[in-house]
Amino acid sequence: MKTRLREVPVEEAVGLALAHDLTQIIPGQFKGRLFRKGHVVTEEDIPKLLDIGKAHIYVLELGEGDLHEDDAALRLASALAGDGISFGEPSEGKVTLKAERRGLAVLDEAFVRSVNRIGDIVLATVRRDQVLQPGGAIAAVRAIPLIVPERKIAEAEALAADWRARHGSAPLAVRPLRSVRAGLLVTGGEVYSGRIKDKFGPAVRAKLEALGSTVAEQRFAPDDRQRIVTEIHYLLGRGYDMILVTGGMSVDPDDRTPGAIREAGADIVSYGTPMLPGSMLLVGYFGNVPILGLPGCVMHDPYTSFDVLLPRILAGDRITREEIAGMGYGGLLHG
Ligand SMILES: Nc1nc2c(c(=O)[nH]1)N[C@H]1C(S)=C(S)[C@@H](COP(=O)(O)OP(=O)(O)OC[C@H]3O[C@@H](n4cnc5c(N)ncnc54)[C@H](O)[C@@H]3O)O[C@H]1N2
Ligand code: MOO
Repeated sequence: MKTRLREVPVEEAVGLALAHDLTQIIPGQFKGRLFRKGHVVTEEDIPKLLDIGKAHIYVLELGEGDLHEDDAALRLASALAGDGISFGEPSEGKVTLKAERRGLAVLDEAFVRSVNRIGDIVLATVRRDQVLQPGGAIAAVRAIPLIVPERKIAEAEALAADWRARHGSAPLAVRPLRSVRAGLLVTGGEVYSGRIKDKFGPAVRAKLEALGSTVAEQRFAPDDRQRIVTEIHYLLGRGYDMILVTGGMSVDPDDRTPGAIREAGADIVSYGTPMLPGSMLLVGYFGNVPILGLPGCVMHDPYTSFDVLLPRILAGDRITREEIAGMGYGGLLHG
């Protein structure tokens, strides 16, 4: 049987089932489903349908080889979703894939492009390595026409199966974040002496806690290289998973932090990150323990190079020089 789609004037539609969800949009107030697919039209529905601009409805008999938009979207979602992702019912032809846990978005730009080349179906995603909170959307899939040739979904499923065969995992997933205990060293004579109140400590603490980690201990040092080195060694000795040193990261004579981190014996991956704010950030390692030098902007700006790199470290990635070099493209968050 071939698919049959019949247009019926709404005045004659009482008793017929809607072939798809119907959307209402009232700017500033509402956007969503007014009628659900399968809803049987009643006399009272007629003015509501006319209000949203529907003078006709479709009556659909689906033929072989064709899929309804909702089923197409559901099949696509199942083909794509991997670890840490769940999805619910389709709504208005769309299925949203959501993170089940806090983590990083795993996806590949070329793969997303290949799915979107097929046509009639769309896959929109967040960017790779974006932080997702539980329930946050990683992707949405939608059929564009009401009726989608099944072969298009089969093509997308084949791409997903090929991806799984080559990578051993689904094309979309959420990587969990480790919960680390960080040692924090706040530098700056003006803070150490009590001239001004420490604002860096609370800011860094809040950023870690938002990702499920903690500042286990906070220390203070004046702008003295040797004192900073001593405090870094103290925090290393305490066995923390990560060392964070704040302030003194730029070019003034009192900016001792980069030199102290080097002198403490860290392998410096890079000092200088091609991202603004956060260009004066330093990344290094003591063995497997990352050490980051955090410039002043991390304290007052909610999104800096630190906020890009921290989740990567928590996901277990080792940051390389090459990766830092890659941050410049799109890295001008604000000048
Ligand atoms: N001539 C240049 N000027 C600046 C450069 C540069 O390359 N050349 N870099 C700029 C960038 S980018 C940043 S970011 C800032 C800050 O860098 P620092 O990490 O050296 O920050 P500080 O000088 O230590 O402090 C700046 C500012 O913030 C206050 N502060 C620092 N720590 C705390 C704290 N724990 N609690 C409260 N307030 C704190 C400090 O008193 C200063 O007012 O440099 C740009 N300039
Ligand atoms: O380390 Mo600074 O912005 O680049 O604000």
